[in-house]
Amino acid sequence: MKKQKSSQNPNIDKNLIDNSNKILTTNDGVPIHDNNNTLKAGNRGPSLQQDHIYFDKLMHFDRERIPERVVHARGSAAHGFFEATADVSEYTSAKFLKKGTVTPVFTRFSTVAGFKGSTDLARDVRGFSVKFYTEEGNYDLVGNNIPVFFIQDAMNFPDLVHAVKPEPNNEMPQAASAHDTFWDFISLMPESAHMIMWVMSDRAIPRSLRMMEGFGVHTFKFVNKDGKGTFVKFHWRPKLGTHSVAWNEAQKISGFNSDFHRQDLWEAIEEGNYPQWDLGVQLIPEEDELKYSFDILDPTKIIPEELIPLKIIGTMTLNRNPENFFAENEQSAFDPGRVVPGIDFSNDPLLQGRIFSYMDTQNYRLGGPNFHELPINRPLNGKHNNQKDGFGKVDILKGAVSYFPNSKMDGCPYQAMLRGEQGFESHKEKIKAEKVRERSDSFADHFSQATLFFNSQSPEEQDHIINALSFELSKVKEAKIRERVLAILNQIEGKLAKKVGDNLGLTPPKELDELTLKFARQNHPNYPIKPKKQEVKKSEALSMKVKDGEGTIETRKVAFLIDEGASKSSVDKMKSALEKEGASAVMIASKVGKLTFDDGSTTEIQHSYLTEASVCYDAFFTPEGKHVKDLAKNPDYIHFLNEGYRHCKAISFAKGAEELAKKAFIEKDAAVIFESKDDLHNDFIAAMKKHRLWEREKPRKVPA
Ligand code: HEM
Repeated sequence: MKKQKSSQNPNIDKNLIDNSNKILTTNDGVPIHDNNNTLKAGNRGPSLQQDHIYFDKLMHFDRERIPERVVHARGSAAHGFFEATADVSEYTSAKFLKKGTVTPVFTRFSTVAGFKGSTDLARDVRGFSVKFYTEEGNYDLVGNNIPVFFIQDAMNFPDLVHAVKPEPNNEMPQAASAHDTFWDFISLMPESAHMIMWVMSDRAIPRSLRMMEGFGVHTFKFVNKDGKGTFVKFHWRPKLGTHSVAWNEAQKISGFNSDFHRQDLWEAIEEGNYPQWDLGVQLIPEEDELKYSFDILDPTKIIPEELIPLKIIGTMTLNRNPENFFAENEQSAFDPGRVVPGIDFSNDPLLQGRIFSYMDTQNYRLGGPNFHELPINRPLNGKHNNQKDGFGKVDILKGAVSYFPNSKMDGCPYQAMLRGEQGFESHKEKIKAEKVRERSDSFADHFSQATLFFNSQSPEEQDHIINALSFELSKVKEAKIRERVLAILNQIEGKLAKKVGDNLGLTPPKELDELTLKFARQNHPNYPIKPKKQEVKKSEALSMKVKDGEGTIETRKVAFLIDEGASKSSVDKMKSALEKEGASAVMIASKVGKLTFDDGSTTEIQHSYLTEASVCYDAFFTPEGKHVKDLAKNPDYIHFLNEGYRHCKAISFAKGAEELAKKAFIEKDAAVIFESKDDLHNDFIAAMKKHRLWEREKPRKVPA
């Protein structure tokens, strides 16, 4: 990947402190002579109350933890920039979207349910938050890697989160939805059916944060300079494609390297492999608001791309790791309520609720109302208002005036309209309504798009959904909950419900459970309501299967499985073929330290079969050489390779190494490449481009 020009956030650079070659001081800057001993009455006596230097150190330590985010606690983030590449002035006046404009960004990816120290590979939604430091203030696009959500109204959010988090009596399980309270909630909320299909699909176990899509989820509004509104949905498309791991693999990665995603993002940026995403929009004219079989305000619905195609309007590049995890990642505050001129909210009732929650929680989490002044949150264009006080105030605002209107400071800071300038204006909208606590029946079709998603998956992807549901529901202890979920699955797709039912030893009920209906009827008294005819029955964009002729192996990691006496030229030829395509080779041998090749040259081995696991690699190559006979007797090598085969990865053997395939119970298929039969380098690269040969699971009947 070619290196990009960097556009940094000057607020970060301005606040960097470099301790090298500096004398150690207290927090007041007093130089410290001895940092090892507390002040005592005699060198074996009690410590003294007057030891201000010790108190200064301990008082800070005692207060080093702040509350973790109530959701999305575990996250990884990076700096970068966004470049607008299309003319969208017809739709929005947002200056950062003007073609050619480059805007610094800070992007944070996260899991939702797990605590801050939990595994990266949990089956979960991933957060995808981008803070654009625009010339008109900060704009936060706080999205997920799944385009729909579990619930339709913000009132249900605390309940959803309480249900999925570890159960409150014993705080188990960690970072997992496979437990009773989550599925109990889901079984009573048929509006979650569509989201459940996505969360049980491989989308919930990404291969890398760099290989997942992002979505704004809600419908927002673009507003142009004449005040005309256009509904808009946001999509981030990764340049590396959208890929996942297998569930069995995810569980093992959690054991071998629970920082797998975090490390992958960090290393890619350090190595100059800057991840990139295109920003796409779906634009819906205001007059089409009610045109579709679904309600565009309902966050449990997508707009199929067959109906409204994506228009690519820019590209984001992440090119700089944080300097300090706490100061940047932990203290960052993303908020969907932060919009800039040219962007506004729709009336999506989930979005409307979010507008309150983030600022509220950040006031608590970051210790008061001045968190906007932290370097990571500070707007680049400066902020000017009369808010001079509060915990942790950094800015020193001059003058006696802290009110508006004022005459003493010539009315400053002044309101844009008073000087004929343009500030943020909410989009004008006529509302004629009664004040009610109700839900529109246009939100009542809970299953059509769940069916659309399931039917748009490849057979292997469908199997993965069935296996995931079977896994999760097998962990549910209460039979009644399983049955209620099966009834919901039966409304989505009969085959799906039957297969999951078979795995649980249950026959899916035909109708929704009485309790499920009772709750649904609180929102829709005539539930179930006959859905409108769907415009689209199958959507290619919903499947992650790599299409023929597409795919890349850029930044993929290939394990070269070697030992003493491996052929140097066999290693070098494959390495250079892979590197030409942007992939990298990692040598793995029986032990770390010096290894000698057949030509007498040596290399330093960093990884052994004991310290590494196949699940952390994308593909495998065994070169030719004298090492083959040792590998044939090495159970760690055999296991390594067999596991890679089980996870449907590309595997290649140089001439003379073919016999090792048999030892590892590997049969020839489209992603098992033998130098003696195939075009070793090109066929191996072509197989890797497909990401996985999921079809391999079928004959082996392996639950993935
Ligand atoms: C009513 C519904 C929702 C409520 C009340 C809510 C509330 C919250 C809260 C309180 C946080 C913690 C923020 C912090 O401590 O800084 C959070 C984080 C987050 N939420 Fe939501 N959320 C809702 C729905 C959603 C939806 C639909 C999405 C995706 C479109 C989403 C994406 C995120 C992300 C990505 C974060 C992490 C932000 C970060 O990286 O710091 N949330 N949410």
